[in-house]
Amino acid sequence: MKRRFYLNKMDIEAGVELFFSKLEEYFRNDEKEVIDVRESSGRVTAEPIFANENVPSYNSSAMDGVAVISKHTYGATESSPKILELEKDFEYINTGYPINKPYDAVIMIENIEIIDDTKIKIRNSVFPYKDVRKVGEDICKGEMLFPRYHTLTENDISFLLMAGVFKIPVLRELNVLLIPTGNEIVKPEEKTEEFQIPETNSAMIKNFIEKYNASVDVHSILPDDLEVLKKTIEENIEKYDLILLNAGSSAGSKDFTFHAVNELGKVIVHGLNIKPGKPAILGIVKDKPVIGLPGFPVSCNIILEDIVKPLILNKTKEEVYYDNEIIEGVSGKRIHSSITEKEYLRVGVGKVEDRYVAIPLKRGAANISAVSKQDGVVYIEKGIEVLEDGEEINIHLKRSKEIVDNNILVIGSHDLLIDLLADYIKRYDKNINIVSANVGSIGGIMAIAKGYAHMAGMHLLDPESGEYNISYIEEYIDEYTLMNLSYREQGFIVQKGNPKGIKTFSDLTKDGVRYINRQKTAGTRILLDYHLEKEGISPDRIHGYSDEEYSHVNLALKIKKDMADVGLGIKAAANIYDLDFVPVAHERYDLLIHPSFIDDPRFKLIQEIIGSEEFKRDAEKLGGYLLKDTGNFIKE
Ligand SMILES: Nc1nc2c(c(=O)[nH]1)N[C@H]1C(S)=C(S)[C@@H](COP(=O)(O)OP(=O)(O)OC[C@H]3O[C@@H](n4cnc5c(N)ncnc54)[C@H](O)[C@@H]3O)O[C@H]1N2
Ligand code: MOO
Repeated sequence: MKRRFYLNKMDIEAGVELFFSKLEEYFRNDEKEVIDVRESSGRVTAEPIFANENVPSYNSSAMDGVAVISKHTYGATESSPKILELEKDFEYINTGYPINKPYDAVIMIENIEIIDDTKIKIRNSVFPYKDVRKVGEDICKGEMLFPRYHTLTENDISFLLMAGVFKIPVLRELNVLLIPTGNEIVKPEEKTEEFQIPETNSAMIKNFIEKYNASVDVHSILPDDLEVLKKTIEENIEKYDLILLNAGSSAGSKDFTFHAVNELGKVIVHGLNIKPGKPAILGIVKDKPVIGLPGFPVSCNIILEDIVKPLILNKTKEEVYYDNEIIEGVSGKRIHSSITEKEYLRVGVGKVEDRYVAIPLKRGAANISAVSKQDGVVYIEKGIEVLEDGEEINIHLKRSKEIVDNNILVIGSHDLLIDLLADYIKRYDKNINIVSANVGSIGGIMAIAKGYAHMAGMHLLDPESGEYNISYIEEYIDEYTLMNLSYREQGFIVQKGNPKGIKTFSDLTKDGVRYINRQKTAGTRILLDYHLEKEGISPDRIHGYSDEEYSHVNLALKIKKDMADVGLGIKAAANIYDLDFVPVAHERYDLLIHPSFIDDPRFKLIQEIIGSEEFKRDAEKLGGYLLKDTGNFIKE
């Protein structure tokens, strides 16, 4: 068994610098190919390109009118016009016609008076080349059109064709070989067993890389076998410019990437002080880069963005026009980070009252959903232990600012109707996205109080009054607007057929019943605690009381997977996993609206949508929703 731990872990900037310094010769070596100019959009010139033609290639009229000899017009004024004679002083021409000697200027048709078939009157003189596009005005034959390493655009193509350039030397596209490895990895369509991992990274990697001047061949999946891995690299290293291995980059007993690269060539960097992405391997075999990408998709994505992309661009010299903007904002949440690693935190972003707020998405290296949902990335530098909520940060946008400006932040207790609303909104205005985060009902109140959200969903029962939400909100906010979204049926989500026979709260204490709870700030948790107290049931008697999930859907999934027997949640979540449901109560679920959002046209749109019969019909289909007050204000 070959195990190996990381070489000295390095900061990513230092690691890239060291690796690239060993690849100087590789970067310098250009290979060219000659292609048709019409096919050259996005490609990079390999040499300076010179014009073969003058543009325009002759003196041409820029206007419809008459060609004149400028000298013959001198002296013409408003009070003493001049008469010009056809073929002696002028000729009729149109835009684009050649202007040949003795003619040297143009007068627009609007500025002449026709006297008869052969004579015109003018009241202004013109200087030489007035309204004439002179030969070579745009470009002269022999002039340099582009230097080397210019990335060509569609406009460049028409320019080149006009200048008589039809074939063009460009840098050859990079050939990349991607080798997926792992005994447990199978093609996504061929997954039959739960423990098998669908090979999804290569499709992501290929599509990522092929945005640049590179094409990717994906090798068949290799087993965890050092000799097979080495043989495959050896056979292909001459044919390709870059080999990527995925995964086997960390310290497991079957992680062979390090050994394969180091035995065939040399590993320059293994291990980076970043999170995710730590186990990346940067090596060189036969003067070509060979990179070991970490297996988890988020880690893999970071190494692609921050190492593979710059490597490709260094090699292909491509300029990337769309660079991501960096904006200033605040963190909408307190985050603990690592002091030894730079963390790449994916965030959703919205603008609340002229201030950008970044809401952290899921943080694990395997949570690809965060990459799909991200509006931007916040780098928490090494050495920073805590990012406070409200702290000023730079947000590196991954979507355009226009899109982010339109985002609606809905933070608090999540509900499936928020997802339904998100879909409805897109039908009315494709540029509006709902960015939602589940921080529980109390978290939602705090988010509105601090200006971190446009709306917050909540369902907080006040055990004393039996009322919902208001007493909690008034602890933090004096003036507020609260609108009802629905009444939801809360109950026990249980396995199909309710094998443990759960009907009441006291049933939760029965032997062999495993409960799954919600987090402390969740309204459902408060509902549970309310009933336990009312019935005099001590939480210690419930097995699993301290196991928490962060959403109704995750809670239902735990029950589906037989990791628990029962949890309190909404009927719609039980329906998703075809579980049984024992109703307990109807609870009121309201939306608290940030004051700056009330007059926003996007809020008007939301009111219109949730008030519509169509929306209510679709909501009812989810199950367990009462919509009698939907859209009504509880407090304005
Ligand atoms: N003892 C230690 N264990 C681990 C460490 C460590 O420092 N010490 N680092 C962890 C970190 S951080 C990461 S990231 C992972 C990376 O591991 P590998 O690059 O060796 O990847 P594998 O173990 O082969 O696979 C892990 C995981 O990645 C997914 N995967 C892999 N290939 C694909 C693919 N082609 N398509 C989709 N997904 C793929 C899959 O979920 C694998 O289970 O190591 C930690 N361990
Ligand atoms: O570096 Mo790993 O990519 O954090 O999970």
